[in-house]
Formats: sequence, structure tokens, C-alpha cells
Amino acid sequence: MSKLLRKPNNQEIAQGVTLIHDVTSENSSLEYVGFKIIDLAPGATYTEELGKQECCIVAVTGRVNVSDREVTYENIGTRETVFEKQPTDSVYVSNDRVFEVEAVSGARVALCYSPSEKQLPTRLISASENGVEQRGTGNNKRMVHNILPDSDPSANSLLVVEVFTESGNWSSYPPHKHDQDNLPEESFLEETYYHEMNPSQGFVFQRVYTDDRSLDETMTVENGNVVIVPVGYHPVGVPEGYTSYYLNVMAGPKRIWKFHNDPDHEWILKR
Ligand SMILES: O=C[C@H](O)[C@@H](O)[C@H](O)CC(=O)O
Repeated sequence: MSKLLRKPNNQEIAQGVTLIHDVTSENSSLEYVGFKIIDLAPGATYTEELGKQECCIVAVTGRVNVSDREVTYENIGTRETVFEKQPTDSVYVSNDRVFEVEAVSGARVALCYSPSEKQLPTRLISASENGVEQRGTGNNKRMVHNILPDSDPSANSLLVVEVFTESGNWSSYPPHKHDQDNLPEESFLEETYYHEMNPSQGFVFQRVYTDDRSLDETMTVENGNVVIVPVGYHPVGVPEGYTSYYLNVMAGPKRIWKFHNDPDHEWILKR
């Protein structure tokens, strides 16, 4: 199995708290992005103390209360399944803070991390603030919810977005990359993909590859899998009959999303 593909790992870490994914710089080649998925039973609480990291807490499904022990955001979250396709609520918590997530209902929560030195205010990013984009044409259409885009100054290095791709369509396509710290041409952002499919037995194909093909992995990605994108192009293809969801976390030396399309396939955009 590719080292870029992570399957769900249901590890109960506290009463009613199950760790599904935990991508760190210790167990991956990533230096900027960290990512967790936790499932919380009703009434269960997850607490974490942040060092020099910031965290975007995304209520993927279900409802939670989020506190940094100074302010509490109650009953956040908007959906029982991501395939309701409506934006959800998130909370940004900066470095050197503690946060607590308490489940109001059964909940799945994404914890999206990146480096942070300058403590910024804790902030609710309400569903209504998500910028919704219909991106692409033909069989390249997808819907994007911008949760924490580079246009939002709330964070120091973190970018968070979720993407819905319908049956028979492609996303992150034409293939693009952002693995060079070479602005204004391109920024360097590591990335993680947390994938879900509807119906849940579905799969998508995701390729992660570099111009010189020193990295070239094509993965069958199933519901609940994570794909790690340290470098390279990273297109996703969705088979007929299924809807794809993924949550992206990006971070790098500069908080700018400036990607470079694969020149072999950029003609797609010029039809
Ligand atoms: O670089 C960003 C990620 O690859 C996705 O969020 C991608 O941009 C989604 C898309 O445009 O299809």
C-alpha cells in the first residue's frame, strides 16, 4: 500500500473518543501540515493543549461545543452527513492555547494543524462565512467550500477547504501542484486529503506525481481514507454513480495558494 495512503484506525483514546486518523511530522514526511479525525460519542470531550501550532476545528458531522477556556462556541455544526452538501461551522484556535471539544450529538471532528508563532484570536468560522464556489466545466465540475482560504487573515499558516465532486467528474484537475517556494509563480504548500464517498462503498482514484516521475503513485481511495500530498500533482477521478467529498488541509512557508498546472494537461482549460 502506498505510504501516501492512510486507512482509518479506530483507536479509543478516552471514553467516547475514538482517534480515526492522526497525521503528524513524526509519522509522515510532512513538516507543516498535521491532521486528525476524531469521533465523539454524545457527551464525550476531547481536550488538547497546542504548542507552536494553530488548529482549525471542523465540525465534519454532528454538533459540538468548542471552548478555548475563555470563550465557548455552543452547538456548532450543521449536518449529519457531509453529503447534505451544506457548509459547516469551524473554530480557529491559535498557538499556545488549550481547546476542548464536547459532543452535543455523536460527531466527527477534523483537527487541522499548522505551525504558528504569533497568537491570533480564537474565532468561530460560521458555515455562512464559507465562500461557496462552483468550479470547472464539462466533466471537471466540483463545488468548493472555502473554510479558511488565504484571503481570510484569521490564521498564520493554515488553509482549509472542502470539495464535492459528482459522479463521473474530476477535481484537482487539470492536475496542479504547489510544491515550490517560488512566488509569484508558485507557492509551497503541503496538503492532506480526507476522503468520503457516497454511497460509502465507493472509491475514487487519486494520482500523486511529480514532473520527473520520481514520485508517481496512483491510489484507490475508499471512504474515510486520507491521502498525504507532500509534493506533486494530485488529481482525483470519481467513478460513475458516486459522489466524492474531501477535506483539504494545506500549509507551507507562506500562506498563499498559488498553484502550477501540469503543462501537459493545461490545454483542458483552453477549450
Ligand atoms: O490545492 C488544492 C486542492 O488540491 C483542492 O482543494 C483543489 O483545488 C480542488 C479543486 O480545485 O478541484
